[in-house]
Amino acid sequence: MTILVTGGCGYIGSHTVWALADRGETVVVLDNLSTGFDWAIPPEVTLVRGDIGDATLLDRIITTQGIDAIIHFAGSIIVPESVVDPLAYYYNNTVKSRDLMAAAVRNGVENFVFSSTAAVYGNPEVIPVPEDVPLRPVSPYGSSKLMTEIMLADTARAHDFRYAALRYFNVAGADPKGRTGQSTKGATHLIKVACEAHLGVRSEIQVFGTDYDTPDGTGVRDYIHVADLAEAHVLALGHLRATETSLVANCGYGRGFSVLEVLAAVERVTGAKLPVTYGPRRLGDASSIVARVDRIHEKLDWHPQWDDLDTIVGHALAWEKQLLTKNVHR
Ligand SMILES: NC(=O)c1ccc[n+]([C@@H]2O[C@H](COP(=O)([O-])OP(=O)(O)OC[C@H]3O[C@@H](n4cnc5c(N)ncnc54)[C@H](O)[C@@H]3O)[C@@H](O)[C@H]2O)c1
Ligand SMILES: O=c1ccn([C@@H]2O[C@H](COP(=O)(O)OP(=O)(O)O[C@H]3O[C@H](CO)[C@H](O)[C@H](O)[C@H]3O)[C@@H](O)[C@H]2O)c(=O)[nH]1
Repeated sequence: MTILVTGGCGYIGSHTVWALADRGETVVVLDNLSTGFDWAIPPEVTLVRGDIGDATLLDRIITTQGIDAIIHFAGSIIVPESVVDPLAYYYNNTVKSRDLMAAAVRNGVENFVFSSTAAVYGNPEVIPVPEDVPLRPVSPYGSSKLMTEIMLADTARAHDFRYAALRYFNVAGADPKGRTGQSTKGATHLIKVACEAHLGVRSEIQVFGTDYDTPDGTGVRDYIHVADLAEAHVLALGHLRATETSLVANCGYGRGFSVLEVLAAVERVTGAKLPVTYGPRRLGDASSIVARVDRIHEKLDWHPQWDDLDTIVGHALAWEKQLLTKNVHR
């Protein structure tokens, strides 16, 4: 049984590929390296450089490699970019996910794990937000992922096909063993940007909006360590194989931190003041999103190992220092 991991050279994908390899699973990665890195995965894992929209390539990989499951990370991930260029997001995230699902159905691949997002909730009325509230994304990015979830549910009703849609909240940190991390150039994620600002890779970090309806006026998010998230994928795949039932689950810790609390954690971990400026709200940003997490604990028996903001920041910072010496963005 071989697992096809799309987007496996990216941030979350590479952590999951390492987690699968650590358990002796056989993995093939399909990645077009638009934002990923070939060195981010274990050397023994097969990498096919190509696009998830390439039906001929997909048929060839699935039939020649004996694929029984697909974990689908490939996609475009920047919320404000999706506001500016929505059709690019619907193409890469929605249309091409449909192509990948069609290849799965055509070739009898019955297990499909999908990277969904808390962005499907928009500005939820209930916090922590459970999975079964009405979904009202506020960005094309969130809509592109919701549309994929809808396609997955319909496909599972029509075919021998089951899926896990994992709705990630804010993913951060890096492999505790230092084998991979978030390497994207020009990343927009708060903890990575703050670490870059600390190391002088950026001149400053700007707080986007101080007038939100939150305790300190800045956006609140549920930050989850990427290694715990990778483990959730391993468990979700086990769930699909063992129970043959689909699952939609939030992936977070069930508690929120504001932007200012995150910046304070970075200052605590580094022992240095950050160069902080304050600016307007960013396009497409929600005020507050925190996960309700009963379901993932109950269905997957998930036991997070790294639920601590300072640990997340520490691992992110250690990786950022490695990136400086690797000089990957030359
Ligand atoms: N990072 C987060 O906080 C977060 C939160 C929620 C959901 N997600 C979702 O998780 C998934 C992975 O995100 P990430 O942070 O690892 O991003 P990333 O940009 O590091 O990884 C995406 C990977 O997909 C590849 N890719 C993109 N389009 C492709 C295509 N058409 N064909 C083949 N490969 C393609 C890229 O080269 C890259 O390796 C995405 O689907 C994203 O929407 C991420
Ligand atoms: O330089 C920065 C970067 C971020 N922020 C703030 O920090 C919070 C977190 O922002 P991130 O960019 O780190 O993450 P988002 O919450 O915007 O989005 C992330 O989580 C979403 C789900 O909620 C999506 O899945 C998306 O892919 C993923 O990037 C937000 O309040 C944002 O306004 C800043 O103030 N300054």
